[in-house]
Amino acid sequence: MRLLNIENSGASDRVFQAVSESLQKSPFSFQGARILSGQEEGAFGWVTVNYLDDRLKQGLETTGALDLGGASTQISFISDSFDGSESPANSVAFRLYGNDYNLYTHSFLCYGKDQVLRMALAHQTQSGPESILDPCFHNGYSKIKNYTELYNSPCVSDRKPTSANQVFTHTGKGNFYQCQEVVKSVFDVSKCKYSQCSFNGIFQPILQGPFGAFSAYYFVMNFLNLTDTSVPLQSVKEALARHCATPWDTIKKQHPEIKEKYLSEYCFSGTYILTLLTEGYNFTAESYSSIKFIKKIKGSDAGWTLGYMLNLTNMIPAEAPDTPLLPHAGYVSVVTIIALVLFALFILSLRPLWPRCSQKPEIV
Ligand SMILES: O=P(O)(O)OP(=O)(O)OP(=O)(O)OC[C@H]1O[C@@H](n2cnc3c(O)ncnc32)[C@H](O)[C@@H]1O
Repeated sequence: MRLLNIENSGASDRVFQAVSESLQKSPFSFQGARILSGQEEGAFGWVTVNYLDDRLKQGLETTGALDLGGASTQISFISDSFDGSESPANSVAFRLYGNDYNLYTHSFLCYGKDQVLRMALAHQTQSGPESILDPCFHNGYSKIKNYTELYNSPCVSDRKPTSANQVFTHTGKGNFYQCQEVVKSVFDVSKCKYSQCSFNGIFQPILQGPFGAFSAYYFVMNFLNLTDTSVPLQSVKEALARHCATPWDTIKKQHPEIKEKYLSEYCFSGTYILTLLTEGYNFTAESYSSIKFIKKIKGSDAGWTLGYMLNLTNMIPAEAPDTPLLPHAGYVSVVTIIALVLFALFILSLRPLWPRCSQKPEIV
């Protein structure tokens, strides 16, 4: 919706009109609809992950959130080296259960996996060729693609070759290492006006803590059987290289149940994920193992939606609920002792009424 709003705000307004009309007729208490900002998408994904993991209530070390969509991608985490001052636009302050958090978050519009695929194809079709041999697609893959459709997105529209035909033949050659080079071209790491950056001149503090990677991170790595991050990064790359080198016919025969579009793109998407994590966000062979590819936490989907709802309904209090001074057993003991003392005092107060024992003189 953020992209559509840039590209065609009239179309985006019409989507909201239709959504609103439909939800007003539903039994839900519809309060309105709006486009979520990238910063909100990142921050609410972080709230979801940490709420479901029970880390907020207990004030434990938090988990960073990595979200990969079709159009954008978000990174959000707490870093001791970040107080928000170096790049206020990347800072979101929360007070949850009595703890203050200064969250670093950034949303990269156009860096979801579908838009990055467009950028990678744009990189390979700059001169408007009739065909390209793409290392990110399997050997034997061949499809006629339309230039107008490919460049019909604000992420690439300014790069449309002027002298192109209507269509080009997109063929694959299945080479992970060459694909990595193509994918690297979408990251600009040449400029940074801050102490440190991820890419495209965007500030990023030192990575810290465990990370949960969800949405398309999970869909892709799960298909590739690469969700185990205790496997060394080098072995992960080798496994992906074997997948990319597998001929398209073999891949289709091995996975007849999977949508062809998804199936054809796993080599590209896997390469993008590894390149984004290492070249983009600066994860190393060591810190790669701090990432967990997740779909659900305790039965709930990881994503921004739950965090948004928790915030909207004030379900996460800013202050910790009052904690009793004593545990339950302590209260029972104190009340019992007080009751016994009161009882003893009562008995003593009746002393004047106690019968006097008359002492008879002893007769010798
Ligand atoms: O925030 P934006 O970027 O708009 O993201 P989205 O709403 O499109 O993001 P989703 O989490 O719904 O999906 C992320 C991407 O994963 C794709 N996807 C969904 N299921 C998949 C699967 O089983 N295998 C591969 N890709 C899948 C889907 O088409 C999107 O491109």
